[in-house]
Amino acid sequence: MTRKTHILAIDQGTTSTRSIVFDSKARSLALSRREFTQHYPNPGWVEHDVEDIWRDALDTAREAIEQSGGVDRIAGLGITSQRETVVLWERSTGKPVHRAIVWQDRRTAAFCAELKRDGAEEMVRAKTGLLLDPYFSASKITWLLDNIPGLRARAEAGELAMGTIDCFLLWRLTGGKVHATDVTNASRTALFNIHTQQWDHELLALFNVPQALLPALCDNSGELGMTDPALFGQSIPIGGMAGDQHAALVGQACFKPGMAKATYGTGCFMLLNTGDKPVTSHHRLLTTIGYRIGGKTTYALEGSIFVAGAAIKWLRDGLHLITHASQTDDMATRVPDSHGVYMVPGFVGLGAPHWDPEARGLICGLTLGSTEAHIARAALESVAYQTFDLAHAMREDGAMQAQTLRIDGGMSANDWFSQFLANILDTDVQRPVDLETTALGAAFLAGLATGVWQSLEEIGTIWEQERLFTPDIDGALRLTLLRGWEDAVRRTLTPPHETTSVTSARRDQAA
Ligand SMILES: Nc1ncnc2c1ncn2[C@@H]1O[C@H](COP(=O)(O)OP(=O)(O)O)[C@@H](O)[C@H]1O
Ligand SMILES: O=P(O)(O)OC[C@H](O)CO
Repeated sequence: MTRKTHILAIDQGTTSTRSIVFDSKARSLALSRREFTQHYPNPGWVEHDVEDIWRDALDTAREAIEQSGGVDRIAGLGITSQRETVVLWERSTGKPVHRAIVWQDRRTAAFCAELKRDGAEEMVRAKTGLLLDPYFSASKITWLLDNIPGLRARAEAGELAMGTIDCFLLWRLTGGKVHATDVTNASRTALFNIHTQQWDHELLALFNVPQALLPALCDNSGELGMTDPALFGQSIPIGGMAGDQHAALVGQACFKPGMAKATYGTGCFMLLNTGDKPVTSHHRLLTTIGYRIGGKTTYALEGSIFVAGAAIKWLRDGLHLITHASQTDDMATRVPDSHGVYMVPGFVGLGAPHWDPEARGLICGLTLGSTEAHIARAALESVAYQTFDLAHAMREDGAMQAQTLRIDGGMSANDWFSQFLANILDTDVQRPVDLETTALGAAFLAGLATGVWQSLEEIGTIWEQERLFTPDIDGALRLTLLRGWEDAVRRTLTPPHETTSVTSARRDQAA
């Protein structure tokens, strides 16, 4: 009999779906990837057709299995996905009742503001570690139940199931047998209490979400279900599941308190391992579950930036300045600086640390000397500046002592960006050999459950650095650049907001 030592990971991201097969040395044997259509039915709205997502998940998984030597070698499957995005489907048919409302969607901004005015934010923050913002799943579920005729009654009658993308994929992969989500994805819904690790009745009442909709809760690694044998020719044990950013924390082997990673995909999400205690931020960062294995929880502090690679995608698809994202590397190198141009990519509002859902993007400092290279460079720089604001907030919270940051995701392939990031953070930036860290993390979780790897310690020894970027910038220039960024952010925020990055004086002191 063929020894089963390969692990399949399905990584369902905001703009693309990938399936990768890894061997027991965590080497990628086969990768299949598809970009899918984004739907923008109204300004600030973002939707996904979940049948597109299911088709791509299945097709890419089948291709990767085929290219890696067949299903006989596959020991287990790990699922990871974009978080917060909400799907409602019929339990009897498995059919979605609406397109998924995506994490970037701002349609519930007014509802969240109303809840905030009613004084609900403190309770939400204390129980969930999150804020009252349209980013999280709960208000999106409320919107669907209140705006699509008949849905609330059907939900209350137990006819419908709710899930984030991980949960929907698990349901479909098991042929409708398992309705469950893992605790990391649950921790992003604003309905899950991160302290009791259960769905919370007070939160369900606040958002008016019927309990009958909710999935069961599970660890990130374990016996989560078996795939329907009709899908891949034989059943595969599903051994791992996690939100993509949490999977990346595992894929980057950030297993010790103080270790941090930032994943640069559509958005950028920086997670810092805080160990077995949840840390409450005083700078509007999120407290979240890092991972839970064998019932033991590791917490993380998270800074969420809504637009990172999406700004580069906009240069390509919106402005037609480039035809491929990687061109920005050369363009940024071509000019000595951004010529005073700043971009604040608030296309879908601003996330941490500002949390301003009504803010919109801005390019400032334009002169007749500004060129497309300056704009491309400003777009890359904006992602580094936003990361600085997160790292700074983590330091102010006393949580980040580490002098290195591990990076991954599509945008981290950009050498110029990675060096500028190290310069602006004044921190060493480590890039691993495999930038598909999210999928690797899901594979690690599945491999732990199926005996391919024995422990997190063993996984830690597999992580391998490809390149180290060390800071190489004049200190005074760095501070001037940061002041320019702070000024640009101030212009972007909607009135009564103030920049929540500390004042220049305090930051100069800290920097
Ligand atoms: N070389 C590059 N330089 C800058 N941005 C890049 C580069 N390659 C990819 N990107 C950006 O990274 C994003 C894709 O990363 P990926 O990790 O696949 O995202 P997601 O998981 O959110 O779909 C796109 O938004 C793209 O614009
Ligand atoms: O698709 P990504 O990689 O940008 O990640 C999306 C996040 O999970 C949203 O919270």
